[in-house]
Amino acid sequence: MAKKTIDQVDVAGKTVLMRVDFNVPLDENQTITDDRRIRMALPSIKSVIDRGGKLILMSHLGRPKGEPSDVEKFSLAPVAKRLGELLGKTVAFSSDTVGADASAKAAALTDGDVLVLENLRFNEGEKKGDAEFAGKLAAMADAYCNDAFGTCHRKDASMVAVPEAMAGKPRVVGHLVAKEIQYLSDAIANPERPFVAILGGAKVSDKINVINNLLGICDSVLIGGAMAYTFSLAKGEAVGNSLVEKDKVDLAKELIEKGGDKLVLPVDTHCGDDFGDPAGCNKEVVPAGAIKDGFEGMDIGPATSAKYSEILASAKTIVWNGPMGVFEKPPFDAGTKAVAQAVADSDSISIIGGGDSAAAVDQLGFADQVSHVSTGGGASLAMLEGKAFAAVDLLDEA
Ligand SMILES: Nc1ncnc2c1ncn2[C@@H]1O[C@H](COP(=O)(O)OP(=O)(O)OP(=O)(O)O)[C@@H](O)[C@H]1O
Ligand SMILES: O=C(O)[C@H](O)COP(=O)(O)O
Ligand SMILES: [Mg+2]
Repeated sequence: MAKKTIDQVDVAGKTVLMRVDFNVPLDENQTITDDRRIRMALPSIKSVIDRGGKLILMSHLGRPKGEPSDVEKFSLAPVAKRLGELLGKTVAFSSDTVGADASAKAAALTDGDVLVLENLRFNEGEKKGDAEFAGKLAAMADAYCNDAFGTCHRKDASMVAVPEAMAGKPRVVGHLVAKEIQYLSDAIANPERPFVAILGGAKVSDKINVINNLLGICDSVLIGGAMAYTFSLAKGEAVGNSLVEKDKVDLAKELIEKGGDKLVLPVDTHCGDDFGDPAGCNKEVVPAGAIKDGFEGMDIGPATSAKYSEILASAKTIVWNGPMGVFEKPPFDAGTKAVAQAVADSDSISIIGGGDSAAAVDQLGFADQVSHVSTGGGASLAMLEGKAFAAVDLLDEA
């Protein structure tokens, strides 16, 4: 990739519209539990403001459903506040994205100022890639920068339609996008083998589709997190109240058949009977596929941790996306911790990607013991599959 970067744009006195991925993990009180995605965008942000540019930042956060409680749950206001603390300066925040507040605050920017727009996904046009919505964003600035590596596999309006609408103006990548693409493409171009992928987390319907390609690329694909229960269901086993994607059961059956020994599923499950009270609820470890009614799977069990650790001990390349369990709620962090330990102990190139996965390795203290912590989960998987990023391809060449 030889894309033009933000450092190559003359930004003094100009307004730059920068797409970042500030989709950070939040707890129940909307407190940011891991600010890595904000910190990793700082080099591009500073590149603009230190050279006298006016900066408008836009991002999504979570997956709002168009409900009245969205603003409470998915506002970017806490992120703008955190960014201000990291930069040591006032960061303006607009309560809308393309409305009156955004226009007024954008017009008030002076050289070196920063404005964060409210969550892009509060507008239906964002996920739809709507041209009218994109046109309003595009009209706010003189240049466009994509530094949202974690979102590069999406074709949302801010990723594709906005830079399309800004044809003729500078449209460039930021430091994080350039760095992540470079690192990941080098690491996975000729991976040393055995090459093991670990897939967990909660975005089952998104990521189960990736497994088919991973089976063609990797030597083993280890499954954890909520992903495991759709496979149990495909085998006709008991999953209790666990998170499952019923419309992916046929695909799971095909993957089990195609994967053979390469597709490695949990052998036991740590479950609980109250997701809302993990510490106080009844808990038990059962063989995989024997989850009782009233219980739900919240982590891989100890036998699975031991099995996965053994496979990882001889791996030479590891790509991991998605925690093995609900790591935010001890004791259901045990599986993620055991797998993180095995990754750290292995003599391999290890890449851990994803908003929550990065938070997990940070919180569990393993971030320094892996080769690369990527800000992208779905995005790093898409790179591993060899998928092109439309959101990057259309940007200016260097
Ligand atoms: N068994 C389970 N049941 C329900 N949720 C689970 C289970 N195991 C893991 N999770 C949840 O999965 C979430 C993380 O999944 P996710 O797919 O978003 O990973 P990620 O690393 O953030 O990747 P991305 O960047 O693509 O979002 C965590 O919040 C965790 O609690
Ligand atoms: O966390 C991520 O993987 C990115 O921010 C993209 O979010 P999405 O999966 O909701 O599009
Ligand atoms: Mg996530």
